[in-house]
Amino acid sequence: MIDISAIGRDLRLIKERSPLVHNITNFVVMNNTANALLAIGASPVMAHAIEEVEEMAGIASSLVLNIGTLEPRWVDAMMLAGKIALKRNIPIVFDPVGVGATSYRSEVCKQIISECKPSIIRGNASEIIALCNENVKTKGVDSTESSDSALSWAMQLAREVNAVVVISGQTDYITDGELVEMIYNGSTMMEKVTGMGCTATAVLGAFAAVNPSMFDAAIHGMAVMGIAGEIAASASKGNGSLQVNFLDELYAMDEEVLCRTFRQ
Ligand SMILES: Nc1ncnc2c1ncn2[C@@H]1O[C@H](COP(=O)(O)OP(=O)(O)O)[C@@H](O)[C@H]1O
Ligand SMILES: Cc1ncsc1CCOP(=O)(O)O
Ligand SMILES: [Mg+2]
Repeated sequence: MIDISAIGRDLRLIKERSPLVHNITNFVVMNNTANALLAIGASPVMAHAIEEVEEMAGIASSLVLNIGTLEPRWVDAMMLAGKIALKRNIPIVFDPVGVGATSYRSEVCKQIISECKPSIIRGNASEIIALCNENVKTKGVDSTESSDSALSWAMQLAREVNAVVVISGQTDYITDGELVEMIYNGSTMMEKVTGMGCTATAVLGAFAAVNPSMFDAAIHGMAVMGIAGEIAASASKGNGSLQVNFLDELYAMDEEVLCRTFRQ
């Protein structure tokens, strides 16, 4: 049973503390994810230069690593930032965008997971399955599988790498390898806005910065994503307005909205 008041408490903590979330993320989503973090009260910074990532990770409250538009210097920067985050014991949230589409993505994911030891890994079903199966090829950044079909892989991955694993999709699954929680809120229209998954990963960065339980942080972040997306979609004609309405719903999110909309 998910505790709505605990989600509300995390939201209040994010607003009170405004944690600095250091993102090394892709060109496609930088603006969306920074705005989503601002909307819930966190303080985003996008910084990927090798020359500054260690210093930035040294003052951040959490680190988000996203390989969406990866290239070697960025990967080096992720490794440097990741090592500082590990040393400081701040959470690392990892988004394996498009893993399985190319061997380069798959190799980099292996390296990030083994050396940076992310606390939370969030991907769509195809990405989570590809992380567990080197021979599985994915189409690109969009999932071709249902989130249900990835659950057993996610549980295995969570146990193997000692991380909370989140599969997003029609139902979101959050697992630490033993426990599983589901979020049913959301809208199919969310699939049509690029960067919604990356936004979920960034939002998890904010929740992980204020909640010491990575499992609870991941549940709370995905609940807020689903609820904001569901309300926004009901007032949107298509993906253009959804993108804007979604930010407004994140901004307006509080315990009263959560109670009214959350589906157990
Ligand atoms: N069919 C769907 N129904 C409801 N919510 C969805 C659906 N597909 C995606 N979402 C929501 O959209 C967000 C992004 O998930 P997803 O599309 O799986 O990520 P990605 O963009 O990485 O493929 C998540 O919050 C997820 O819950
Ligand atoms: C389209 C695209 N290409 C490289 S990264 C990216 C954004 C993917 O974002 P998301 O997985 O959140 O839809
Ligand atoms: Mg994605």
